[in-house]
Amino acid sequence: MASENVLIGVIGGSGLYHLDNLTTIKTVNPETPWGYPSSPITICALPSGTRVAFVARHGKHHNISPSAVPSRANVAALKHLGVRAILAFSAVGSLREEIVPGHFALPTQIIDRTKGVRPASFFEGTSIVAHAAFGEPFSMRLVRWLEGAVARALGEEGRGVVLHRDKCIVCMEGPQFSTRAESVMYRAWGGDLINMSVLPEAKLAREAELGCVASFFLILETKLKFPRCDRYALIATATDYDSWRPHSEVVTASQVMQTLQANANTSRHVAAAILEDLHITAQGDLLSEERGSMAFSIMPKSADQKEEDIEKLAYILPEYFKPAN
Ligand SMILES: CSC[C@H]1O[C@H](OP(=O)(O)O)[C@H](O)[C@@H]1O
Ligand SMILES: Nc1ncnc2[nH]cnc12
Repeated sequence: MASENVLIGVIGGSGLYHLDNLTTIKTVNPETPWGYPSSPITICALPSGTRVAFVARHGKHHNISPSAVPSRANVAALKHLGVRAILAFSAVGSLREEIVPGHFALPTQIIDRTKGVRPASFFEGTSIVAHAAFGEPFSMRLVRWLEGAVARALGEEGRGVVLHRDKCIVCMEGPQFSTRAESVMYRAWGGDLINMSVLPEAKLAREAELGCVASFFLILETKLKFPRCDRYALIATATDYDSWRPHSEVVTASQVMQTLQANANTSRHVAAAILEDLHITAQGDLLSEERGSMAFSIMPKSADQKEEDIEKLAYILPEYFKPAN
């Protein structure tokens, strides 16, 4: 019998508001210490019975703009459900000729162009300070695993969708698109893709450290072997060429919409094709060896840390925060 544990969370972006190619088991809408998620979370079953959790980043009817997405609630709710890895989908602009709208990409780096208006840490506003490592913003072991799995799924689909690797994504504030000058500048900076969503989602996934700590020795050993410790990866689905091409029109929402539906269908196919293996992988080595990333990121316990903050953080990090009662 398939396990009822939900180990993988999927965040759907623009165009990907449901995984209706899977069987819906139930919907939950947990209130977290950071409020409610963007949409009720759908628990879906794969043909084997394996369960995954799905949340629509902008709401089921796309009512939440990128700056207002409750990313802390989304990540916290998934973590609290027992999720160990988050697979996020995003519609992105392409800053490179060879990344043609309709292509998919797995970014490995991020340039932050958000404007500080989004709550970007679970520790914000609390009496507890933590500095998570973010030099490698995605889980590299998960990304490397996905490179094979997603390429196979795209090949099986047979639409000829190309997968690009090792790309750098710029995350801008929005909701308006970039100017031509900004788009050209991002290319000069080394940006390959652009969206409005990967931050703070990736930072929060890192802070939520989807795993538990068995012993100090294990943490130490794990840190030495695998300094990159979250389990979050983004499948970027290109919809447009942004605004850098001198002789082309600038990007508009209607241009994005033209590619969105086909990309969403392919995303659903990819999800259905890889989630079973990802679930199995989440039970084993690939993800469990990355435990403990926040162990040395949180400043030592002190009398100045408020009980209410400890209680709040225990929702996502029960390994480190134990309320007094
Ligand atoms: C609809 S165009 C801009 C919008 O699309 C992307 O959303 P998501 O990342 O959730 O797929 C982009 O980040 C913007 O929010
Ligand atoms: N050109 C673009 N800029 C920012 N976010 C996007 N999402 C899709 N296309 C985009």
